[in-house]
Amino acid sequence: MKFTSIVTAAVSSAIAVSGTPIHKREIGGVLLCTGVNATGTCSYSVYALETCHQLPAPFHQNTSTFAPDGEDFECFPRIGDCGSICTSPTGCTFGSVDFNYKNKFNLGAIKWNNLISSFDCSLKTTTSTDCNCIDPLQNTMASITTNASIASFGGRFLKLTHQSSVTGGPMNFTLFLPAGISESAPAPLLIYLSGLTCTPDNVTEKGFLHAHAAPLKLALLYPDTSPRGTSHPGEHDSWDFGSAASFYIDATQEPWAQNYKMETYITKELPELVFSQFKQLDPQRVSIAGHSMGGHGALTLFLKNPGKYKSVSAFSPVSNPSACPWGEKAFTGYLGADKEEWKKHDATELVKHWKGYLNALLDVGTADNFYKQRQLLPENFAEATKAAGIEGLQLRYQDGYDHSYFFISTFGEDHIKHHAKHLGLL
Ligand SMILES: N[C@@H](CCC(=O)N[C@@H](CSC=O)C(=O)NCC(=O)O)C(=O)O
Repeated sequence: MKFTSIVTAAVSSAIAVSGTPIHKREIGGVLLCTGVNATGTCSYSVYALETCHQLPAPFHQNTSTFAPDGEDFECFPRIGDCGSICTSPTGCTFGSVDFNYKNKFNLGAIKWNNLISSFDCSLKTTTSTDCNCIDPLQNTMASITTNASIASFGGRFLKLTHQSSVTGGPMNFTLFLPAGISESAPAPLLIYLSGLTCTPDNVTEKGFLHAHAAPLKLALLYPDTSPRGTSHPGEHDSWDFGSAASFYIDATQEPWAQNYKMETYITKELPELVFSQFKQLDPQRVSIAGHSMGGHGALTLFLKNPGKYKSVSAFSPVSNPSACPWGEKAFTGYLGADKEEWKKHDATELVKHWKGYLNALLDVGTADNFYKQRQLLPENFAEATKAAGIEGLQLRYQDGYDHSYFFISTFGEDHIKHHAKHLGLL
């Protein structure tokens, strides 16, 4: 683990408890006691995942009860302090302690009661069928599967899947957690919406946004581009409609209205799930960005939800979908033929009603074939912004750049810094 929190809550809330342990059943909830069977001085806290927690007195090297309080995560007690280097040939943890660990109320049975100096916890890597995560919208049970945990630029990518009650099926997303963040020093979050044909992997592997976010301690959330796992007629036949082409709206036309509810998913369900389970993220400081179709998503969700996001940015955004072939096809399919309905999901229309400063950075490559084919129309968005007398739009045309990740990775640092400024990091 790369970052540290001191278990201050444990000291301040330390209480003498004996007998039956308390059961709050929250992800990250751990009961610590100096005595066996939840006796002596005890403290129950919900700890941020993927963070090293330093044990203070009286628990430092004096913990007989170490009881994770839920089936869906596990913890690793460690001999060393947070930040120390493990030199023991046999390792510095005895392994995973979870809800079902047999010695959790008596670590003396394996002689670890006088050894634990710190610990960290993470979600288990398999789905639990009886997870205790509360679904933020339905108040029903939700589950998260950790498919991979990958170190990069000092932080960590978590590739995750959960069951969405909004889209009615499994949804993948990737979270980048920089090093050095904790519940007491939570990181702001940038949501990045990818373009047509993408999964969260394209930008993760080729965008390098996290290389610039890591030193600023900015967390990144990469959602998927559509629901998966259904087979509506024609859903997988074309690359600009159906799967990986949701356009981040709530469809009103059948069969798409059954599960293509990406606007609600991105603005409500996913962030609420993430903030409820990753306490080292700050729900008060969120911004949004995207590429191409995802640029349309970022611009429209920003404009529809004043105050929800601190800033917006986009690479080669589809800026006036009602007037381009991609948008016409998607809006006809998802929303029907009524063009008045389309205006509610079109950045060039929405910006006319914006009040205040825009905090927007857009980059478009002049060698972008989709720009040349008039799929993007950033000039229409800029014109509407200007006509409405709105300030704060920075639209840059980058000479010779195309639509690809060579372009995104070149100007990614500027976008990260744009958001970092509005999120209070710079
Ligand atoms: N040849 C591309 C065509 C589609 C494409 O360029 N997709 C872009 C997004 S376009 C607008 O939303 C993209 O990001 N593709 C993924 C990638 O890794 O380049 C293709 O089939 O990907």
